[in-house]
Parts: sequence; structure tokens; C-alpha cells
Amino acid sequence: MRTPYIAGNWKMNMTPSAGKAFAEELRAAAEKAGADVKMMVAPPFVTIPAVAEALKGSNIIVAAQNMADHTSGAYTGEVAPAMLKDLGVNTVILGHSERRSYYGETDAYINGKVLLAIKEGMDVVLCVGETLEEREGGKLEEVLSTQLSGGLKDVKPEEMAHITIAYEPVWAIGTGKTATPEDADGAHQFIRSFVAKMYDSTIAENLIIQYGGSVNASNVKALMAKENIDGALVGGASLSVEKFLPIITFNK
Ligand SMILES: O=C(CO)COP(=O)(O)O
Repeated sequence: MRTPYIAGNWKMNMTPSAGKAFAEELRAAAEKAGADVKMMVAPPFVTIPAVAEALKGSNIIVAAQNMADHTSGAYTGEVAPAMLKDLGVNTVILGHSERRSYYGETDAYINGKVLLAIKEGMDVVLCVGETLEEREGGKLEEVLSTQLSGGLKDVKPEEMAHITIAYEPVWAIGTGKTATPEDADGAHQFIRSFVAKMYDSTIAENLIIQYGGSVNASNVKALMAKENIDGALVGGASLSVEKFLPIITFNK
């Protein structure tokens, strides 16, 4: 049985003060509604302390959107795992398509961060997904295979419990275009079977695979009803309590 895992990736939104106010409102709303899913929010680095404070003792996980590939030293502008852990952050999103496309992150570079996060005892949400061109060119499975085998290289079977995969088709991110539940489920099924080949069927069965790309209150139920969709990584709709609450209570 896979517990639904709903996450909000705030991207480059929310100042520390706005994030604190939002987190307090979200916490109260989620508690009142009796939200019964695994919940996570990923604020920008500088907003993390205020949000972590506001969510202390709640069941909403605070994650980072990225992390350095080194533990400390002369890496201007980077944030080390120990700095996150010091704030109580034990989860990190890695390999988001915006990091891949705007900042040139490669599978090998992302893999270095995945291995470091695991070494540091952290949980990882590893993002994978194809562009429209790749999908239309019949390359969906090739792209997912490359990103999974590259991103998970040298991750040991016993470490896979710390990995969540987020399938985010690039063409569905922030565009209002959602993959149909059938298309998304097909991609998730492929990811699960690929992980079964890389590891084994038990690891694949237990793997949480989130869908991301224009998830909202109207489409979340149909997506989550699919066999292989275990959660959502929500961008735009995670920035307002009014929009995010129906998503974290989709099963109520
Ligand atoms: O990229 C996403 C989450 O990481 C999805 O963003 P949107 O929900 O805004 O499409």
C-alpha cells in the first residue's frame, strides 16, 4: 500500500514573511480538514527557516528545491546538505526540469547530488520527464530510461526507500496542459517497470511516483485514481491555500 504523497514546489515564489503567513494558514486549514496524505512544501532556501518554524510539530514536511553537490567549501552561491539538515530539512527535490533546462543540470550532475543526499541521510524527490518534442518524436521511454538510470546510478537497493520519483512532462508544467490520467499512468507504469528491472519488483511496487504538471483541484482526483499515480508535485496551485487544500484533501 503506497501512501499518497502530495507536495508543493513553490519555485521562486514567497518571501520569508509571505511564506510564514502562508504556512500558518495552510497548517490550520490542513488540520481543520483532517488532511490524510503525506504532505510536503518546498520553499526557496531563504524562506525555509520561517516556514520550518511555522510548521514545527505539524505533519507537513519542509523540503528544499535543490542542493549542492558538495558538503562544504568554496562553492559560491550553493547550499550544503548540513545547512538544510540544521534547519530540520531532510528532503530535497533534485533534477527538476527547470534546473535541467535553465541551469544545464545533467543526469551525471544530478546523480552526484542524489548520492550525496542519501549519504547525508536525506530523502530525495527525483524529477524526470520529457519535452513535447521528445514525446512527439516517440522518445518518451528512451528519455525516462536515460534519466532514471543516470539519476539513480549507484543508488543501492536498500537506499531506494529514500527515493520518490516525480514524473513531470515538461510540456505540462505551468502551461495549464495536463497529461491525461491515462498518459500519465502509462508513463508511471513504464517508470515502475524500469525500476523493477534496475532493482526488483518489491522496490518497484513500493516506489512512490508523483505526477507533476498543472495539477489542480479539478484534475487531481482523476489522476490519483490511476493505479500507478501515487501523489502529485504541484507548482502554481500550491501557492494558494484555497487551491492547494482541495488537492491535499482529494481523498476526503
Ligand atoms: O513543475 C511543477 C512542480 O514541480 C509543476 O508546476 P505546475 O503545477 O505549475 O504546472
